[in-house]
Amino acid sequence: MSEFDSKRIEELLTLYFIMGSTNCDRDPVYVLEQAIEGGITLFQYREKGRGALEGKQKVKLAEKLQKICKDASIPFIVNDDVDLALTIDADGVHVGQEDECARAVRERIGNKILGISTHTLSEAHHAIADGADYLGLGPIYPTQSKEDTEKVQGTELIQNFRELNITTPIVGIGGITSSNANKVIQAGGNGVSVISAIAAAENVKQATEQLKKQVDKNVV
Ligand SMILES: Cc1ncsc1CCOP(=O)(O)O
Ligand SMILES: C=C1C=NC(C(F)(F)F)=NC1=N
Ligand SMILES: [Mg+2]
Repeated sequence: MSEFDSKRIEELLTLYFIMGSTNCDRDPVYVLEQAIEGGITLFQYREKGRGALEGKQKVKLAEKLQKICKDASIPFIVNDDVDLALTIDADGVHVGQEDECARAVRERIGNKILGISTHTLSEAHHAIADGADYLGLGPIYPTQSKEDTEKVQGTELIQNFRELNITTPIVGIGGITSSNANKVIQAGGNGVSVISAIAAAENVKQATEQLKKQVDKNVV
C-alpha cells in the first residue's frame, strides 16, 4: 500500500483532475495553475492519444507540471508510464487493465500511490489483491476524451461495488460535469475525476470551483 492511508486517499480523490497536452488548446501549465486555484485535490498527467508528446518533450512537460503540483502540495500521478513516474519521482501511477501488470507495478513503485482502472467486480478484486490504493470506475457517462472506452456504466457500477462491500477508495470517471458530479458521490464514489470539464472550460478556475462545490456538498 502507499505511504498514504485510505482515509487520506479518499480525501485526495475528491476532485481529481487529469490532463495531457492533447486535452487543452491552451498552455497546460496555465490550465493546471488555474485548476489548482479552483481547488483540485489530485492531478494525473496523462499524455495519450493523437499528437501526444513523447520522449524528452513528454519528460519536460511532466517535470514542469510536477513542479506546479509540488509547490501547491498536490500529489502528482503519472498515467501508464511507470518508467517516467520513477524517473521524475512522481507521487504515484495509474494503470489500466491493458497496462503493465499491477502486481509488477506495485513491486517497482514501492509505497507510491497506485491507482487501477477497473470495470468489473473480478477486476476490482484482482486490483485490490495487487495493492491498489484506489479504483478508477468508468466511463460513468459518455465521454469524448478517450477513444477505446468500455461500455458506459452509469453510477450503478459504483453502487454495486459498495453493495458488495468493496471499501477501497473509488473515483468515478467519464463525462463528469458539475451537473452530474453529485450523483457519483451519492452512489458511493469518494470523488470525481475529470478531463474536459476542467481542461476545456472557458474559465478553468470557475469550472473547477463549481465542480468542487457539487462534490463537497455531498461529502458524507
Ligand atoms: C481516461 C478516461 N477513462 C474512462 S473515461 C476517460 C476520459 C474522461 O474524460 P472526460 O472527463 O473529459 O469525460
Ligand atoms: C483510464 C483512467 C481511468 N481512471 C482514472 C482515475 F480517475 F485516475 F482513476 N485514470 C485513468 N487514466
Ligand atoms: Mg492506461
